[in-house]
Amino acid sequence: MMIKRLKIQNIRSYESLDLSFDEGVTVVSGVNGSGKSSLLEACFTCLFGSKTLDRDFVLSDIIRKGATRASIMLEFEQSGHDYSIEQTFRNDPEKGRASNTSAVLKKDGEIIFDQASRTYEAIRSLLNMDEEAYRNCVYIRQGEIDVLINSKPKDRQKMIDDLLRLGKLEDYRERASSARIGVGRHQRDAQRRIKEVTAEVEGIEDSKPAERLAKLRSRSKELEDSISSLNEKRDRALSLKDETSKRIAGYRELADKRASVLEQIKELGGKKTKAYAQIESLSRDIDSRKETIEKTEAKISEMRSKLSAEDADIEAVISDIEDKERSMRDKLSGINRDKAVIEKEMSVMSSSLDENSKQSELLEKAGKQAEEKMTSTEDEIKKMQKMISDSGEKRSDVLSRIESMSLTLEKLENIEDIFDLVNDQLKNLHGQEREISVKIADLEEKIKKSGELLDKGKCPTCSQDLHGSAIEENTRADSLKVKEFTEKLSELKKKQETLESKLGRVKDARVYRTQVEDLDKEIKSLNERISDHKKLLEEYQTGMEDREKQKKELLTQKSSLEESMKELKTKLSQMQESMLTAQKEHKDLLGLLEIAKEVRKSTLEVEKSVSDMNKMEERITGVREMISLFDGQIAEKKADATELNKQMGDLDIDELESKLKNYEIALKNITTEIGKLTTEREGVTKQAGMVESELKRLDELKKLLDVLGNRAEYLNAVYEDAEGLEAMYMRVRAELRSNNIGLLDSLINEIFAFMYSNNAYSHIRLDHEYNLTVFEKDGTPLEPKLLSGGERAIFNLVLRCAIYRLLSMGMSGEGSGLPPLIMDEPTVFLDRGHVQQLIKLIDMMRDIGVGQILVVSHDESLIDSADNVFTVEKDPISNSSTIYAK
Ligand SMILES: Nc1ncnc2c1ncn2[C@@H]1O[C@H](COP(=O)(O)OP(=O)(O)OP(=O)(O)O)[C@@H](O)[C@H]1O
Ligand SMILES: [Zn+2]
Repeated sequence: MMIKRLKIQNIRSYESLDLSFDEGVTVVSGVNGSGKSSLLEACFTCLFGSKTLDRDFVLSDIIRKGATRASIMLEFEQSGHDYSIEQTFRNDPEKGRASNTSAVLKKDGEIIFDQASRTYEAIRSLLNMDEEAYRNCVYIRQGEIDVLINSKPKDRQKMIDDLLRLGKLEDYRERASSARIGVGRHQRDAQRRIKEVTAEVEGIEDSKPAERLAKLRSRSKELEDSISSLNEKRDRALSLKDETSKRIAGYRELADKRASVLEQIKELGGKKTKAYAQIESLSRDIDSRKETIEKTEAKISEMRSKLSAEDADIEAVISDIEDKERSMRDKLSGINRDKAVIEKEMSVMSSSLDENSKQSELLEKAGKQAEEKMTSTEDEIKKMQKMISDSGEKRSDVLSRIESMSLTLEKLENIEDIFDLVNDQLKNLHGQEREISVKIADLEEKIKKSGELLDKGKCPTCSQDLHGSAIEENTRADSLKVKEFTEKLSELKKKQETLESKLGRVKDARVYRTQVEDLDKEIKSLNERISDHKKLLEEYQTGMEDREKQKKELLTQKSSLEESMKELKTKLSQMQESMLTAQKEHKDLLGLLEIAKEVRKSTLEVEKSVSDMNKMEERITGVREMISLFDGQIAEKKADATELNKQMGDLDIDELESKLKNYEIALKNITTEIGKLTTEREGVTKQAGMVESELKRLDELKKLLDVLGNRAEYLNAVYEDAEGLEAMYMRVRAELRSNNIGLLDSLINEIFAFMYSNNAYSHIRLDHEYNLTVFEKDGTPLEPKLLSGGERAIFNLVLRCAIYRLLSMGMSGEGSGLPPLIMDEPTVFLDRGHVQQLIKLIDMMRDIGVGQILVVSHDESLIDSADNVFTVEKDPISNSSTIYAK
């Protein structure tokens, strides 16, 4: 197999990629996380679909984050054909749920499978391996470098067996074994059946079925004969019985007929009697009717005389009265209408009258009220006039007082100014008085002190003699001043008194003036009020006059209303009279109409009775005719009865009936006998049937025994074959396994010798139980798990390459059918020297014909020796990987 092209869309770190591959060694390099391993994983997933997912992974993990759709397409060549697989996926990034929407496999451009599990199966058989084998043999995944070494021998055996298709042989062997076991079961079944059938055959033969059958058959024949002779007897008895029955029936028929004829005669007699009774009742009816008619006719003529229409046509009379009645009714309703109009008018008038008297009353009341008001107003005017004259007197009093003060009202005009002036002068005098009093007090104090000093005669501090000094002089001057001031003071007091009495008068005058003014104001306001009241009085007066006028008008209206009312009353009573007359006339007319209608009704009744009577007479004639008909019929029936009597005369019915009874008893006995015999015969036939089926069964069982014998023989042969086959598969597998293990062991050692460059170990052994053992130089065996990390890596690479080679040897054309050898970071644990050895190993693999080797590695030396190099980069901004070819 050779990979030619990989195209991916939205897988892991790739948004889109289209990469072509060549043969030889291809190295993919790039920094951590750039997307190298993703490339190998994409190839893997494309080949095996979702089967490649590990426990911890789900489908949506391999789809680029956020993408809703993804696809991988891988083109490869296999055994001269071009193949392509395309896997497409749908993804729900929010729910993290993805699904494989299609898996299409094409061969040479034509779709051969388009359904996931079919495509998977096709790839598995095309590559001769499933995803497990792919991983164990061709695809050395990153971090899985020592899986093979660490696994248990049992698992290793299974894996290698599977790779070499030895597992199939084991399947076949198991199938052969279970076939053998199954056949064994059938063998035992067959033997058991043979034993059972043989026992049953013997049982049947012991009971001698053929003899039993012959006996039953002869008994059946005997019974047959007896039954047929009895049947003959029975037929004879039956025909006798039938004949007698017929004769009895004939007799009975005649007797019935005769009875019915007699009955009919009786019936006809009855009918005749009824007819006579009918005639009688009809005649009675006619008589009573005649009587009624006479009575009614008398009544009619009496009524007609009342109507004074003895011979006139009653319909004309009725319509004449009806006309009169109708016109009378019209007249009455006319009167009624007029009456209602007048009554209406009267009621309107009486309410007008009421209204009129109500208004008069109102006017009267208003008049009285106005009069009262007028009197009270006049009283008030008088009161106020009195008050005015009182105030006038008071005023002249005050005026005379003012005059006594020799003042006039005009002079009093500026009394306020005078008052202010006098007041100011008084205040001024007070001020001077206080000033002089203080001065006097000061001088008296000084005089007192100087007096005291002069009494002692000398100065208390310097003891100088004071007599004749300035002090004596000053004291004298001061005493003079005191005297002067005292005089001035008494003068001031006098002036003050005069001013004070003047001020008293001014105050009085001021009071008077105010009094006069107040009185003037009062008089003026009283006068105004009097004139207002007078105006009011005038108004009341005009009101009075208006009302008088209105009263007069109301009176005129009242008398005219009363006049009209009287007239209407007279009219109304006239109308009432004419109405009474009309009503009486109308009632008379109604009475006449009733009589006329009664005449009409009675006349009609008489007519009807007459026609009824005629009909009854007709019926009587009819009934008479019927009676004569009945008589004829009765005569006929009597003749029939005589004839029937004659026919019945010569038959003895008692004898016939006793014969019939005898026949019936005989018949019953014969039938019972036949029944018994028939039952016995049926029993015999049944037994014979049973014996026959026993015989048949015997026959079948014998045939079955033959068949079972053959089957047992055949099963024995098959059992032996299966045993042989099982042993053969076992042998072949053991041989193949030991051959392969031998070959694998030598391949491992060959590659190990090539790859391993240190000196510690001599060789490796893979034994028949698939145990791997490493031997040290001195022959000490070691389990692989004891080796160092790097040694384990080397060891694993050796093992893988050996397996790959072993497989490729099994394929024609040296490995062309195998997928490329794929390694993801194989140098991780290797030292420099072994990296070089790895390069050599890869070269060797290429040289021995491995067409394509894919290696992911960042190791420069590996890159150097590659045929093709790809560099992977991931753009940190878009987070998508790109690949460049070098
Ligand atoms: N489903 C996904 N969607 C988007 N990016 C993903 C998804 N799965 C993995 N990646 C990213 O893909 C990148 C490449 O991973 P990959 O394993 O291919 O790296 P690598 O080149 O093999 O690195 P190393 O040298 O470390 O093995 C990782 O950095 C990871 O973040
Ligand atoms: Zn002194």
